[in-house]
Amino acid sequence: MSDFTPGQRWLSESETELGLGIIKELDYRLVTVEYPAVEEERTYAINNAPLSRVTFDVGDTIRTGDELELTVAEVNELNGLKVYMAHPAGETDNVQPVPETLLGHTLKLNSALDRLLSNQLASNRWYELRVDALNAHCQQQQSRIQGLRGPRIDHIGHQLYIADQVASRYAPRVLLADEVGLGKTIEAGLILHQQLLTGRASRVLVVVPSPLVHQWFVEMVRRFNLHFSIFDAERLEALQPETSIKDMLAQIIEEERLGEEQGEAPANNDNPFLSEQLILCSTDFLSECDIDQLASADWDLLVVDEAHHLAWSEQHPSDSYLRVETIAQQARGLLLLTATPEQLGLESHFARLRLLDPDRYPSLEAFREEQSHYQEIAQLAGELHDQPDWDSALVEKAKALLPDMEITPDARDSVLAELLDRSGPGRVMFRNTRHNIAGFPLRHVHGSPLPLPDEYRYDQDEELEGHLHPETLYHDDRWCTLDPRVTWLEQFFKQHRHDKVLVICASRHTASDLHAHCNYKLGMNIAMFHEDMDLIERDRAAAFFADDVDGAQALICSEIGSEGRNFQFAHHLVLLDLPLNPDLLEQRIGRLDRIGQREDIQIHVPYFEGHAQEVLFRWYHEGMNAFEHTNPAGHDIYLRSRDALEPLLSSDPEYTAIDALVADTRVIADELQTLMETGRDRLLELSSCDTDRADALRDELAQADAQSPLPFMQRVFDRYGVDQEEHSDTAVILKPGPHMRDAFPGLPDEGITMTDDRATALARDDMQFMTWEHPMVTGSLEMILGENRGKAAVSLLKNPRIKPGTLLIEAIYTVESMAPRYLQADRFLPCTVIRHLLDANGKNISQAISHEGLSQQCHKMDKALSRKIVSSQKTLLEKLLKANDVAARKEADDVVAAALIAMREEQNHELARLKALQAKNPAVRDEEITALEQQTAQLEKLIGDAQCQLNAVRVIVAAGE
Ligand SMILES: Nc1ncnc2c1ncn2[C@@H]1O[C@H](COP(=O)(O)OP(=O)(O)OP(=O)(O)O)[C@@H](O)[C@H]1O
Repeated sequence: MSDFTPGQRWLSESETELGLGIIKELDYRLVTVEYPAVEEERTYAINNAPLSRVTFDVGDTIRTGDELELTVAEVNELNGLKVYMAHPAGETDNVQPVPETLLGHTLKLNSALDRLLSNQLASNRWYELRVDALNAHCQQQQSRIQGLRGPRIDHIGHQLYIADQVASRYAPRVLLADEVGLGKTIEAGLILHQQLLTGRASRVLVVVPSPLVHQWFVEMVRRFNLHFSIFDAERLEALQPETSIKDMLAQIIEEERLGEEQGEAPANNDNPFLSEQLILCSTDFLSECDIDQLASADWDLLVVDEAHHLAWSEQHPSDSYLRVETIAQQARGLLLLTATPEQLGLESHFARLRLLDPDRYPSLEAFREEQSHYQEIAQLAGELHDQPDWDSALVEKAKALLPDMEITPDARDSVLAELLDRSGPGRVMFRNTRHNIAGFPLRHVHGSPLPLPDEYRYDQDEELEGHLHPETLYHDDRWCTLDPRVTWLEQFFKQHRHDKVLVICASRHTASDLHAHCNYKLGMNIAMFHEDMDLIERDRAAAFFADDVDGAQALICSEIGSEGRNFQFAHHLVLLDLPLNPDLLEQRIGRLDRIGQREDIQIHVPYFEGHAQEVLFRWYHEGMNAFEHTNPAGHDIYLRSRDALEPLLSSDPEYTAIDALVADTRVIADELQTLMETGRDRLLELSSCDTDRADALRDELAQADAQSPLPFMQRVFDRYGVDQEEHSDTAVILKPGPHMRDAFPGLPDEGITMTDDRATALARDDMQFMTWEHPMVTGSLEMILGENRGKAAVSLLKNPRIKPGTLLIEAIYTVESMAPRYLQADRFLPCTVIRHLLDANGKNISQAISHEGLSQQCHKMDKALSRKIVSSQKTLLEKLLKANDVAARKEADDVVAAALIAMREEQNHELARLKALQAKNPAVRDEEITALEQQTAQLEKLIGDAQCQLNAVRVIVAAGE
């Protein structure tokens, strides 16, 4: 197809919602089309652009950019562009030229009627496939659980709740802070999946620590069908255009010219980060790349995993924090993931919250102050949540904090949500703990006291590091032969020959010496994992450990192995030393204590008697019970007992002093535990999961699972020539068939095995999980709806009770708004189907006969006869359908009115929140409020202008038996 000319009007066959496009640019290979209605552009390969030329004939009605409706009287052509001579209806003298470039950008797509009246008829089956596809498409858009059904995951309540709360938000900005191993990656994946599927986001940047890049990549493909491109220095280098000196000079001259003309530098169209929509990179890459270039790549969502590394203080914000901040300020949405938000202290925690919602968190001082009131707020929120009726004292208390709200138990959910948002950690942070989620395995700790070798008796002045990890003072691996922990480990491996064992120690030297010792001196089969290994080596080591046939019995890793990785197939954990930071201890245990762990977890700690290691062991175990239970107050306990703890770590500790430390720590732990239960944690618990809502979501999803797309897809496969072969009761093998003309979405040449059963999909990674959200299914829907086939048909009705010759018309309309994607108007007005079934008098009898019931009785009609019927009834059909347009539009108006109400409610709610925050916090700028008001006005206009179009039409003629 090479007959494009700039200025011509074309329509995207697969994305008709973009409106009427205008050819903007052409080269020998590509054509760029601008869609002014939605402020978007698309570039297609010329030879297979999915575009249809839009032209009008004499007698057609056209609409100009300034909303004039004119009737075409004559069509001329000038340099490949149409010029319509047209006049207002009834004013034939008032003819004016309308070049096609001046046509309006939204197009009334009445082509179903055109196709019917011009006898471009499809078979009954194509029509039914189209209508079913349309219904499925609209049901998807209207579903409350859209985006949650497709992922290959178990339905776990707290994850679904968070995804449901966050995913439907406009440009979500949240901290996912569930305790270690409760599924933050899965929650982030669910949110991304939902945002991408609904078109709320299309450009996503994910930043994770280097060791987790591969795991994230695999998890996103396997569970969510999201294919990220991994960016590293090498890839970036390969993307840089090769520039000759001549080109560079030409570029400099051009830049100077433009700079002089416009007083500013030209836009950078060569940003390599714009080459992909979904990019995954490591934090190492982030620290060395051109951060301004990365930040300017128009991200809809930025995701940062293990965000506790982003250290910040007023005087010394870390480089990694500043780099993330640069991107986060330009990206529309932001997801920060950390299990230990306060690992680097309250200041850094505050700084991350401020990145998420600067209005809500204006200053560290205010944040500290707010924290000190959490207990009162928690008590109030608890009463509002727990008490069925609210007495006047309770209402008064709530009113004082929410003066602009009506406080009644009927509005319990919104009152609580507002309270948590404005005065608690609110909707910015979600944190679920094992405390509020059932079904986690027990954890048992086994301490093994060992004698301290004389070689490790260092003098008092040695650095703390030397006391905690005495082996690190050796420059080689000689320590392995004298350290009783090594002998202990050797015995342990022998006793647990058939178990997988994860060994964690602080230093990479300890890990690699120990690995060499076990493998080469003792002849064992052990894998190793530390930060000096490259990514591929690390992934290989993790896979070698995971392999339960020929794999390693144990994996020895340095601290880096304790972050993010999934080792829940093992249930023995050996801690060769203990970290000083309770959050790190929890991270270590979290490798095994994760969703999917089926056994009780056995934690083994060999330590030296009468040594810093014993102090730490007892402090953790007896002081705060941190091995057997997650201790959410760990960091605060550390801060409060640090002064008593640290002196004992650097000298030969007295047992009486250790006993006193343990007893004091226990008092602090109990006190903090109570405070948390009644304070912040209670608030977080209330905002992080509502079990009723979570249960309802699980039920809805279970019902959705029962509505398999397979029967529909089997008809699609038949129509498009895809071969199907039964694999088993729950799976099918699909291959391109010999008669397939074009590529089928998501079907590789070698074929694919798909199951529509969730349990099978979870157990069988080699199969694809077919749901209504799978790319093959959504691609098929797009393909069917993008085609003209099936828009108009004639069929024979076989029903003895209906008089032969009776004529019916089934008219399927859709109501949709054409709005730029960033406004996300479909949150309020999803695509909606209106079905009318007309008799020959134009009476709508759709309530009496459903589409499905009718379809069962409708049969193929011979093509020649179909054409004859249309030709002979053309006037009647046109009259009935045009008259019915009014009735359909009236129904559409009701749909639009409901959408407007929902939109106003949501936007006003957001406005009220912003204004209430502004009253407390002058950092909320007036411009933000104005921007929101403008957005509301835009939505009001675009939803109000939603179009009701005839999308498919079937003429039905009764034939008796
Ligand atoms: N809904 C689910 N269905 C199936 N597997 C799940 C589900 N949720 C979590 N998992 C599995 O549980 C493990 C922990 O999940 P995930 O990695 O998302 O946790 P996390 O909170 O990010 O952990 P960490 O704090 O260590 O980073 C992973 O192996 C994940 O695949």
